[in-house]
Amino acid sequence: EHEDKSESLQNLEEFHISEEYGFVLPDPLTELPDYYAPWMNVAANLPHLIEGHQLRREVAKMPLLSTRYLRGHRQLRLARLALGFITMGYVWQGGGRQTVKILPRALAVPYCTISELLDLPPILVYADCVLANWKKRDPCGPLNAENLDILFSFPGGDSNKGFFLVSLLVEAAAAAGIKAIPIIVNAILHHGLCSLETALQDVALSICKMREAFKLIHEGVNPGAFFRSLRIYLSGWKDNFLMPEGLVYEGVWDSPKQFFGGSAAQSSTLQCFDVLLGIQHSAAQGFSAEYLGCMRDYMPAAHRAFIQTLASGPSLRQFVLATGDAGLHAAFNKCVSELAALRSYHMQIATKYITIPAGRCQAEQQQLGGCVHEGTSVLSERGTGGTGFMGFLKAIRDTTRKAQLTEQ
Ligand code: HEM
Ligand SMILES: N#Cc1ccc(NC(=O)NCc2cnc3scc(C#CC4CC4)n23)cc1
Repeated sequence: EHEDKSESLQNLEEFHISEEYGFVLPDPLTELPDYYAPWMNVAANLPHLIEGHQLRREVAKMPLLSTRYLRGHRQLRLARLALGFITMGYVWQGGGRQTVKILPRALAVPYCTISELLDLPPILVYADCVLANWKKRDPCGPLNAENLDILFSFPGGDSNKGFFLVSLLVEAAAAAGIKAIPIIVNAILHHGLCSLETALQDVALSICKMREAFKLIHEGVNPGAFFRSLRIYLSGWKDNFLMPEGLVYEGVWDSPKQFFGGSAAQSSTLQCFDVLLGIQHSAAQGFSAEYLGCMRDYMPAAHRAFIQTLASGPSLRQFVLATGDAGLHAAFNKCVSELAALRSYHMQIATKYITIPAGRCQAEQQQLGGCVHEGTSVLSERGTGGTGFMGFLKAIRDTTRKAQLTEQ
């Protein structure tokens, strides 16, 4: 059954994966039919409405629109993106102090209808605000920082653009590595050792380029803006003491529902490379292992399917070991070490953008009585089973390192 399963990997298009953009949604729509102007106007104006304490009033005025005039995948993705930003803004506009318990029906009903159609949870996910939240200034221009802009923002100024666009550029750099995966699977099935080694070198190079793109974060994102503002709006309502029951989706379900906050564990790219290289993150490191698994339910269905198909195929790791080929051995280990290096770099970023600002916040708490947003600990605990995000990131990085093939 490996044969037909892995054969099906040959056509990336059917998994909504693009040769050029990888898991990124190519050329997202930026406009919906005028009928949906109430959604688009509020979403486009979110920072201003939140800072002016007008968002709740604006949402209360919103008509309950029908989703029947949405046509095609890209209109559904754009509608979900707009409603997702409004929902997070609506819930967190008080910075977690006065949380709401009810999402009004004018938001909840269409948001849940569209989410059902896209098989995604009714909360903002990575596939919304990173993969579908972008446009080229010059449509014929390159995919680079100068020629890109985001569609929607939270409060936190240009750091929103920096955070979401750098993530997008890292995802785009991964495309060359993702493109090599069907070649790798084919080479294993047909014992093409030469093409396998070349494809593995392409994966290693792609991960190296992801780390290059990552460096743009320093000029694109301000630590204070990220920690005090943007981060709050990505939070969810599952295992969050600020919203112990979760959120009532008015007009959809009569009891409150809980959903995880946005996480990059929802990125298909790194989960894909982990599966390709046989890197399995387990509960052993103290964070909730099922968290990474759960996050697959927060990915587009086609991307989830790709990862599952890859996971059910032949093991690259076992194949390389079985050949005893030194060149393959080295090429495999280069992929692993590049992935570990990316995760180490990422930990440095998390230290600069979370640990350090959080420390300052604690210090302020002593002097000035109260950081801008309470509940930092819960937000930093998100999805990590209590070990905190740094423990989570370190565990993932260490497991990656251990995946090196040891000398025969
Ligand atoms: C200011 C910049 C960043 C900060 C503070 C940051 C912080 C974090 C934190 C706290 C986590 C733990 C899980 C979660 O809460 O989502 C995480 C996970 C993750 N982040 Fe970031 N991150 C940043 C930028 C990026 C960028 C640019 C990428 C590129 C795609 C990225 C990719 C990931 C991935 C893939 C994970 C899942 C864990 C893994 O597979 O290693 N992060 N990040
Ligand atoms: N204190 C604290 C504390 C602060 C932040 C976090 N986590 C966090 O921001 N996760 C998101 C994330 C991590 N890396 C990347 S790249 C692109 C995204 C994104 C996104 C949208 C939400 C889907 N992300 C945890 C704790």
